[in-house]
Amino acid sequence: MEGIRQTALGLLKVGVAYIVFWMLRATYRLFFHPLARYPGSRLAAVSKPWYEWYWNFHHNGMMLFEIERLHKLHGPVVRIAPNELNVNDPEIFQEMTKVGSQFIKDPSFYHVVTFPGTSIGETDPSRSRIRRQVLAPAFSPARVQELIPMVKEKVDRLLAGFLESSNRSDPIDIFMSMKAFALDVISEIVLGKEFGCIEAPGYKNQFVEYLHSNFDLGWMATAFPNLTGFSLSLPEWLSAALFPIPIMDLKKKCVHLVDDYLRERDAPRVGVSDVASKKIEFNKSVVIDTLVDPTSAKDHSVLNGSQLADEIIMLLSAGTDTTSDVIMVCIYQSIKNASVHKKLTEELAAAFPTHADITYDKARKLPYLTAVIKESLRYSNPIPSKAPRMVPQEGWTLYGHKIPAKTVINTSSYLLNRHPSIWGQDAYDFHPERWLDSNAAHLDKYMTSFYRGSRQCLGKDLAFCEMYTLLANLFRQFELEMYNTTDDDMKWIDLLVTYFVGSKLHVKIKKRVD
Ligand code: HEM
Repeated sequence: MEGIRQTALGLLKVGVAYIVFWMLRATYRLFFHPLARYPGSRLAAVSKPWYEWYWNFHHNGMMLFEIERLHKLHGPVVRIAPNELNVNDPEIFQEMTKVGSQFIKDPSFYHVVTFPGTSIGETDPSRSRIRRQVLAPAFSPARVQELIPMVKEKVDRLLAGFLESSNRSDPIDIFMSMKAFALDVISEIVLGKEFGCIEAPGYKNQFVEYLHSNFDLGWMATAFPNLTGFSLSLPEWLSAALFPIPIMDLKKKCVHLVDDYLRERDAPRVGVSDVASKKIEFNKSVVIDTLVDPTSAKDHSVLNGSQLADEIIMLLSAGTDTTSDVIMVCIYQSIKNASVHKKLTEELAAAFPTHADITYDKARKLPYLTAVIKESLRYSNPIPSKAPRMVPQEGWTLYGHKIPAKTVINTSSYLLNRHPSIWGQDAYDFHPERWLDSNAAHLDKYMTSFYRGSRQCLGKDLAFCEMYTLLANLFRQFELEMYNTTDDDMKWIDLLVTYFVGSKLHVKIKKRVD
């Protein structure tokens, strides 16, 4: 009995000590912290987990819109966590991403929402430089030129499937079909083998499910980083047993696929007849080839199976929903706006007298299609809310005030892509013509959808190749009509990526006569 009493008393003391500590820390953060001068919610100033929990769990992905409201109220700087500011100023964004900028990715964010050490997750600038150098040959403009036939072949198969649906008078699920297209492209590039989503029933297979299931966990990871840190610190088998999240199954599959790829690549080929009889399972993967080549960059060390799988999952994630969601928003907005639809189809018909004439290289030179694609990127910004960077060691000055080293500065591509100083009063409208204005040359510099600087998107050229090839062929070959889709069906919330919560876009199509 005495033992129980002592234990209860001990626990009580710990509880009281924790409450006192919490209150003292809250007082410091509210009144004495170097960021205490900045406006924002008091909850944000006191506790990052509970502020994020409140807006992203309780209010389901709404923190970005709350921050938008706070910026309207308070101006370009808002405190969104004890040690984090959100800055909404296009010129400050230029400063943070200019050549030689010493801002680095915030490890407390990237180490919990990505696999650390990968192209996206690496926060150390010199290690990131090496990884980008290793991967550059897989995503360079020259490599994308070589990938054009592969992308076109997948577009042709996707559109052949559309035609079959149209012959049956079935509507087409653009959301799922574009995901299938983007995932088949990126899986072929990174693994040398496509996942076969384009021909899967309803464009759904296990791989699409794996990637999608990951989104729901994004905010949990950032709001409660200790839990994520704990799971990552465990041996992989224990972590998988305690936290059975689907991404771990995808990781196992990727480890096997990489092994199979390397075995097939390195298998001795003795004679011509052997080569002929051997079934080739994999195409070339420049990604794996360079990652396992110790000479692919100075100071690059070859990855083990688990690290390779981590990198592959990051590339699959980075290259799927981003591209597919921009394409979906582009199709929706282009059909919804009759004059955009008309100009686009007229330009394509004039440029490509028959659909056999359509090529990526010709399509990317079309001014109106280019304006529509850029506007879709601006308007949809698939990674809308978070790109947190840390103030360098020597500190930083923001509007004349000193900001200490290691303060986190976040910028939101959704907000910057709508900033009135750059995009004007119609920033919230879909208006491709803005890219054709005589004074539009500076706009590219301010578009933040791919981020900027040394950590800008590595897959930008590939994404453009996919978008131009798909959209030019779709709008040139088919008449498109919205099917039971309104703005409500296209609503999204912010789960670190734009997460569409409605029924999404469905269309009916009819083949055009050449
Ligand atoms: C329209 C499509 C795409 C958009 C809008 C987009 C957007 C972005 C953004 C905003 C970032 C910076 C993220 C951050 O700093 O937190 C990023 C990074 C990255 N993206 Fe993309 N992306 C797209 C397509 C792709 C594709 C197709 C790939 C191919 C694998 C890809 C690979 C990457 C990689 C590897 C990074 C990390 C670069 C680094 O941190 O150094 N992305 N992307």
